[in-house]
Amino acid sequence: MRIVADENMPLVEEFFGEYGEITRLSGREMCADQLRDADILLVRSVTPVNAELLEGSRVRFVGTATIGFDHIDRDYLDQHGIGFASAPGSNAESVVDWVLSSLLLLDEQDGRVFTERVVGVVGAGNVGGRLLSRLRALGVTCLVCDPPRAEAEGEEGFVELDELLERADVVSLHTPLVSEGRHATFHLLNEQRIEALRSDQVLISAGRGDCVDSEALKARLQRDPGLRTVIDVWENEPAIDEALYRLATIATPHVAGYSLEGKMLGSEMLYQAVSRFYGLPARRSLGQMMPENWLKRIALSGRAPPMEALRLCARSCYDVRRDALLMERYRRHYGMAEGFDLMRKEYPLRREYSSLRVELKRSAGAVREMLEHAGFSIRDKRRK
Ligand SMILES: NC(=O)c1ccc[n+]([C@@H]2O[C@H](COP(=O)([O-])OP(=O)(O)OC[C@H]3O[C@@H](n4cnc5c(N)ncnc54)[C@H](O)[C@@H]3O)[C@@H](O)[C@H]2O)c1
Ligand SMILES: O=C(O)[C@H](O)[C@H](O)COP(=O)(O)O
Repeated sequence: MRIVADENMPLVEEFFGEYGEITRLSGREMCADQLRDADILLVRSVTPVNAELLEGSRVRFVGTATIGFDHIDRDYLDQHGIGFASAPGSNAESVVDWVLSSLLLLDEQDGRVFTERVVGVVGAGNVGGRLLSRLRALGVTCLVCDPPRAEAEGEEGFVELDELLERADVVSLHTPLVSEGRHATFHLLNEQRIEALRSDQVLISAGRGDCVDSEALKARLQRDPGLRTVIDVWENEPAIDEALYRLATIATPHVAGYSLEGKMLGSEMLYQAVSRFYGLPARRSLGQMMPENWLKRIALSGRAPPMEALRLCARSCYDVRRDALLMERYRRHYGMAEGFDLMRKEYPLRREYSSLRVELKRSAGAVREMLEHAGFSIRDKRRK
């Protein structure tokens, strides 16, 4: 079999090597001519997979190693009997780490503690749901807006979007991009909703760029820089609006989900899907390939103040500041569009909170609880 895969997907050779011959291509530049004799196509979010790309090819299976699949024309695949898989949940924990790191950075900027803010989560699926679990375990008051879930599960525990936007101190967007239908999310945050936000609120955007009307957001921030924004996903990536980029409080180039764990798991999920589709054995597993975090452990005394300990562990493992500073460096050297993509291609190693072992005595009640709830792996401190 001939397998064509995005050059930015890890472990393709390790997983798929025994299934066939692998060709690596730039995801943004992939075109129909390069797919003529391909059987399997493995992409990430930057490749629109549609009639234009697939017409005339013999591709029988398409996989995207991402959670979002708004770049895939599912109807076309169904109509042509082409198998499909995405990687649901693969990098969800990574996005949650990114949100927590952003909240901790905002705390530093304004001398508050995020656990005292009301956080509104819009879209409570794999990402939003895990964010809610960690925040609630940390004692944060949360509001949830997810109309499809509210319809299926009953209204209790859910609020309307406009109520959430009014009551939350922090609004965190985690919806998929859906262009049509009753629950469409294209410009879910439209001009009217953006105008209605209070200057003391924080808007976090980590779903898809098109869920927010960026022209309206830019106009609002130009008029009122008080409103703070944490933006990972943008309209028109990679050629994003530089003025909006400059107005954002924290800006990263669509890397919230870029932990090593998240990217590798995406590849493994596609490997398993291909194995099921073709009835081939899946002999490899991620466990064999996932390296240990080079920061093996942090040992803390039970006297560590819980919030200080959380800041220390979070910064040691992943600090969103690194990515915001790096993005600015890439922009200055290469310009926005090229810098945006190059940083994603060369993205430095990042591990999830769960990969960091924190050693604490069993009796270290409050600090132990806080770190565990934030997502770190807690181990009992050994006696000397
Ligand atoms: N920034 C990143 O790096 C990154 C990483 C992973 C995923 N994402 C994006 O985040 C999206 C969500 O990921 P997920 O894993 O939670 O997906 P998911 O499918 O598990 O959950 C999405 C949730 O959004 C809800 N939803 C749908 N329409 C809605 C609406 N109009 N209003 C409110 N809620 C609505 C759904 O009911 C569902 O519960 C993905 O589709 C992807 O586009 C971004
Ligand atoms: O949907 C997803 O999983 C994320 O947005 C993912 O991190 C996108 O990464 P990309 O495919 O653009 O490399």
